Amino acid sequence: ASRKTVRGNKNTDELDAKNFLNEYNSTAEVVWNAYTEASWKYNTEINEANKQLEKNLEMSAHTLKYGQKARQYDTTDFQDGSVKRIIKKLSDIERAALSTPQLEEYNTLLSNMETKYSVAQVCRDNGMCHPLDPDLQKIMAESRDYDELLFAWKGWRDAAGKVLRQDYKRYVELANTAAKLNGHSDNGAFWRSLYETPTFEEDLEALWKELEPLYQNVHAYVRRALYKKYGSKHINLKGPIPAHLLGNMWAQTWSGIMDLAMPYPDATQVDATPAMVSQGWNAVRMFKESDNFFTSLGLLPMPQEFWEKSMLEKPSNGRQVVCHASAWDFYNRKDFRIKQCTVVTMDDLITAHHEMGHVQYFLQYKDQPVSFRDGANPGFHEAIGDVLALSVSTPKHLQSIGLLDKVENNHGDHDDINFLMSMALDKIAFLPFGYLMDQWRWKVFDGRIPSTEYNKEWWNLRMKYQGLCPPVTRTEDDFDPGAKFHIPANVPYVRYFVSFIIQFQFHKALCDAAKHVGPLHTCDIYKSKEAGKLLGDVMKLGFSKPWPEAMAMITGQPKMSAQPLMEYFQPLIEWLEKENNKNNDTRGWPEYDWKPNVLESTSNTLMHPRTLKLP
Ligand SMILES: CC(=O)N[C@@H](CC(=O)O)C(=O)NC[C@H](CC1(C(=O)N[C@@H](Cc2ccc(O)cc2)C(=O)O)CCCC1)C(=O)O
Ligand SMILES: [Zn+2]
Repeated sequence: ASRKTVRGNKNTDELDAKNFLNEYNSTAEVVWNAYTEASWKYNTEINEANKQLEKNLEMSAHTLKYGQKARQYDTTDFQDGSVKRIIKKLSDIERAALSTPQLEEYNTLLSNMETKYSVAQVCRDNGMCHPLDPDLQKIMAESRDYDELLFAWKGWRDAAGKVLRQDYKRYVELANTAAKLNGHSDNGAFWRSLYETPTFEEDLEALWKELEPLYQNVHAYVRRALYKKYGSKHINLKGPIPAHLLGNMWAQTWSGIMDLAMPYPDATQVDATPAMVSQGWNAVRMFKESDNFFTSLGLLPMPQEFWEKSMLEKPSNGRQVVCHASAWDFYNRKDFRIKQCTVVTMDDLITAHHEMGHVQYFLQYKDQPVSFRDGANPGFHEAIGDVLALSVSTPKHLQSIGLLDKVENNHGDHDDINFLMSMALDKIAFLPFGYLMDQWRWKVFDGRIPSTEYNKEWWNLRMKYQGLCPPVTRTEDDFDPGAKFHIPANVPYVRYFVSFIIQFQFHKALCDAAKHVGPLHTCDIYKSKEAGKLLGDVMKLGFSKPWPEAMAMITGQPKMSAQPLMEYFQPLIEWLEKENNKNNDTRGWPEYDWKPNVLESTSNTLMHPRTLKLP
């Protein structure tokens, strides 16, 4: 055995550490692969007798064993930066720090919460029941009936949110216990530590303050459009918007109501869905289209195993699956899959690109040590697919693949404004939601939000950032945060806020590399090998370098910046200012205590005294 040099009681032998890391890496691949296979099996066939819990315990035992050994090293004088970085990462053993009974309870809670969410459904008086995917999502996007929307919105929160409150409360306690055992003040502090940025919260707040005026202009414009549709009984032009009218179950993206918000209805359409349906597109066709875009940039094609083992459609035999889309790395450098209950819509074509972005990252960093098979930060992993989708979404690109009619550009800037509005209804509308989700959780984890105020504080944040109000009275019998997948699924969310900022920085840099000329929002990097190389080189790094270095490799500077996003939307920013001024519309929601008038609604389900909670 090599001579052990010790300082204090720690091991400072770098060669010893390298051998230790080789052993860790090869054993980790086996254990993580086993867990991922068990998790995949559960997600694609929900049943009680799943091996997920058993394999997670084995994985945690491995993390504990090697984490404790990693903590024995003093890497101060080590020469190899990667060895130092991996030893540091291994030393945080997350849930493996819990005692076995605590760990079993924690994993059981997580599994139960995800199962309850995934099997929840809403039933009508006539006995017909609706799952979230695709039924309730379809109602929320397509129905223009105030009461039908309310049925789906309230029903989902009763079926999926309410039932999770007690599980969630106990999960918070155990998550905090594990975080504290790893030296963090609470679980939120652990989540933020993954960004390795001391000023992370200040940086996020500065980005939000810079973008808030743009959001308020979009909010005012959409409120006006909803006022036209639903009238003054349901919309107050100086108040918050009822949360069930925005075309999405969580009002996180608003492209579902593009028909109500279209600035120039007679200019170019921007939705490719009709063409996809009439041309008989299916799920595989959608993913092949995405694969084609990635390879056009010189990036890697999906391996054959991906096409054989992915689940790209909801099983038709009624088998219960977790429909929420996801991308999977099996940690054996060959097996990568996507699970998506794909429907043939433009929205799902974009989601397919998002998930393929994750798999492209998996492929690019597959030869890194397992500890580095992660995004430069979680936001990077979320941004890759969306960057390519920014090009795919352009009318020019959609026309080039036959999904939008070729119309001579006879409407001039009206086409641009229609397109930018459709992009803003997703990208700008999302920002406050992407920001508030973990603001709520960080406060729950650090105790600023006690369980007795979970729902009140949730709606305070929904009002403060999104300018929304609940369409019916909410109480602490409800648990509305639980009705959003990432909360019961224990998936952090600020990564998406970061992604929606940096994806425009990446887009601008790649468009420059592709020698794009003209406004940023018209750029399509399709077939640009230079753009592909910029992105590919950063993805190959995985988590091996701090993310500011990766940011600088793409954009030439190390910081997050809202400037490229503002540049992209500049024509719409000017148009909205004029339009909202013309309508003399209030920005913001000063009449914040206004409530939509429920008594006016004609719906039988809500009018029945048993279910109507009078304020
Ligand atoms: C094994 C595993 O879990 N893997 C991770 C990936 C990884 O970490 O490697 C994973 O697949 N996570 C699932 C999650 C799915 C989606 C999502 O949840 N999106 C957010 C926010 C959003 C909204 C609009 C948008 O355009 C982009 C994002 C939401 O819908 O609220 C659903 C639709 C899109 C992405 C994802 O892919 O991020
Ligand atoms: Zn993602």
